[in-house]
Amino acid sequence: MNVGSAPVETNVTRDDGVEDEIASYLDLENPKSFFLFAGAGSGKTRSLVNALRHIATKYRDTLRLRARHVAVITYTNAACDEITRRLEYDPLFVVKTIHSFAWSQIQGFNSDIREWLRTNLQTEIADLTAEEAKGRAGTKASAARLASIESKQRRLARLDEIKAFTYNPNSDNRERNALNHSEVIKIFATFLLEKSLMQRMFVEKYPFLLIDESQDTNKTLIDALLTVQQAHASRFSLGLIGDTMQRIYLDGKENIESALPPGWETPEKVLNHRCPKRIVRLINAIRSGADEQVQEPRDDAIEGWARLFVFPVDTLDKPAMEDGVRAYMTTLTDDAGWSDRDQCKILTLEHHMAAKRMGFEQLFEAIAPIEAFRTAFLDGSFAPSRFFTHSVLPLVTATQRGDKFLATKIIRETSPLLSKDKLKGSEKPLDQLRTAQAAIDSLMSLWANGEPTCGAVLENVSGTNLFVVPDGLKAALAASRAEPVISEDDEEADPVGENIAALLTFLDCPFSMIAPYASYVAHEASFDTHQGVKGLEFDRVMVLMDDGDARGFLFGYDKLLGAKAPSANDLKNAEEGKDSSLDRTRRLFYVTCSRAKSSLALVAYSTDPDAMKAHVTQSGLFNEDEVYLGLPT
Ligand SMILES: Nc1ncnc2c1ncn2[C@@H]1O[C@H](COP(=O)(O)OP(=O)(O)OP(=O)(O)O)[C@@H](O)[C@H]1O
Repeated sequence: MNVGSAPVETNVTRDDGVEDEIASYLDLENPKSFFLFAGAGSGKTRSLVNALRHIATKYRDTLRLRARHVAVITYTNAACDEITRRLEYDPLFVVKTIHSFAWSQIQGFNSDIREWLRTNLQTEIADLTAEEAKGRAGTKASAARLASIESKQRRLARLDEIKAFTYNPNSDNRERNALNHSEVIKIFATFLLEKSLMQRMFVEKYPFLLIDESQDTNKTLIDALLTVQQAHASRFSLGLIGDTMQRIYLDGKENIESALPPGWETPEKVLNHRCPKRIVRLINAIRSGADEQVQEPRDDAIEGWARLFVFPVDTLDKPAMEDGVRAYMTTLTDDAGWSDRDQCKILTLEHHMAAKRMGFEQLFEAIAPIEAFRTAFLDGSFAPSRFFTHSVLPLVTATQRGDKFLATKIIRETSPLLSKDKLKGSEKPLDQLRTAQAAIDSLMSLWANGEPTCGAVLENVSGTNLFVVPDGLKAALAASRAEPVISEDDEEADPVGENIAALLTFLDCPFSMIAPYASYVAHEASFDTHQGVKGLEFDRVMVLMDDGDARGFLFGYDKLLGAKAPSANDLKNAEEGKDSSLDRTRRLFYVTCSRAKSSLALVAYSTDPDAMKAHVTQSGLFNEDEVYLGLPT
């Protein structure tokens, strides 16, 4: 028995005080804004929910009396649902994703939105007109510009007819009066910055605003909110919850922690409640390349496993190697879950490998390198690819399967040929149905000669008006149609911009690449990336890293894990404090490794396995006996 001996010390309650600290900032009389420093698995969601419960307990009546609310911005609909559920659907809280929150704030300000759009469209048209004047007539670039100018002018000309603007955060917003996703954020940020009345109304309505995953929240909006906070510091508390090491989207604010205005509080959580001790040591070592934050595992955590398997980059049957790794992990950890692929979470650090293995590499290579397109393309919201994944593909799949009922439903819901206005205005609705059927038949006839390209599909759909073609694709279509009547010199002197060039390459891809791309971005594939597993946790995690597949684009495991020396450019970026491919890879590596609750197997295909092993052991990421060159027998 233990009678008389000192109580066993444990660290598991070590961060409990942080919740009290946060509660003390959420004071209506003397509000403070804060940035919570907390790494992976530190229980940020729990802290957020506890903070909100504190507000409800202390201020519910006071807030309700003046119809005030507490706002929470989360990253995904799933996170919204989870937080709302944990708060028992309490109407005091307005929990929304960033787009739906922004829209809820600007909805109804129709004349202000109209003027914003007018100015914006006029500026865009003026810029394109100036480019056209400098460029050469008759080129593909010129055709794309003229098509863009035309669609923007059409939108501008119709602005005054629009009585009420609409927006749906979960759809494609193809109606004439609809705003698109990025407009909603920009308009909200501009209104917050330029309309002092809106600022005052905002802080009156929401004295507390907490943002989850703040590291990935659109930087224009974060900057606008920081300005609002500074202007109303005595009446408004802004709480940023997130982890800078887990910033994975390029439109998140870089170094948010060093841009905090004066007077901000910076509470800190140290414990990792999710990962075993071995994995906490590994993610601390990974993180040490970026900042000073160090986590502690829970005293009662298991030791767990982290192993690195390195294969040559030109290994022929990579999936077979990975099966071998799982078999080895089954024995090592005595955990049969490893032998069932579906019970392991297999993650790639980047998308290129998944694109290659799933068969949409050409599509990926066309669009993903373009910074302006990348984020939306990878989360599936990019209008040109969504046109194919959400309009054309479901119809083609249903028709190929012979599912007439579904095909008709899709057309009724989405085709302009059967829109309510069209049907109302038609004397013979049956004719409209025939026209729609003829358009479907025409589209499906493309498959008579083998798999069509995306461009052929687009050309067909645009000709029959079966679906509304997004503006970006209209410009690319115009460029692809431009006859080569003018000289090569002109094309060289006035080449298409990188955006149109990328879309033209996209249109050259076979349409068969759309289905695997669609399933990848919907996270239905067995592969997933850091983006799909944000905030989640799994018992067994396998991370695949292959620079041969990544083509060095944006990534560099070989550099991160030491098989290759950093380039002169990397060193220059580091010196200037700029975000480099090394920094990005490190963050993705951190996010993926920190998902593991029990064991972690890293699989790297390297140009120099020996150098990689030497580096990871010398740098303290792994012990000698945790790294295997080839499959251990
Ligand atoms: N105080 C706590 N005591 C015990 N378990 C906790 C505590 N806080 C969080 N957890 C558990 O730890 C795990 C990680 O929590 P959570 O997912 O909220 O972390 P997080 O900070 O959002 O992580 P990440 O940023 O890595 O997604 C969850 O399983 C959660 O239930």
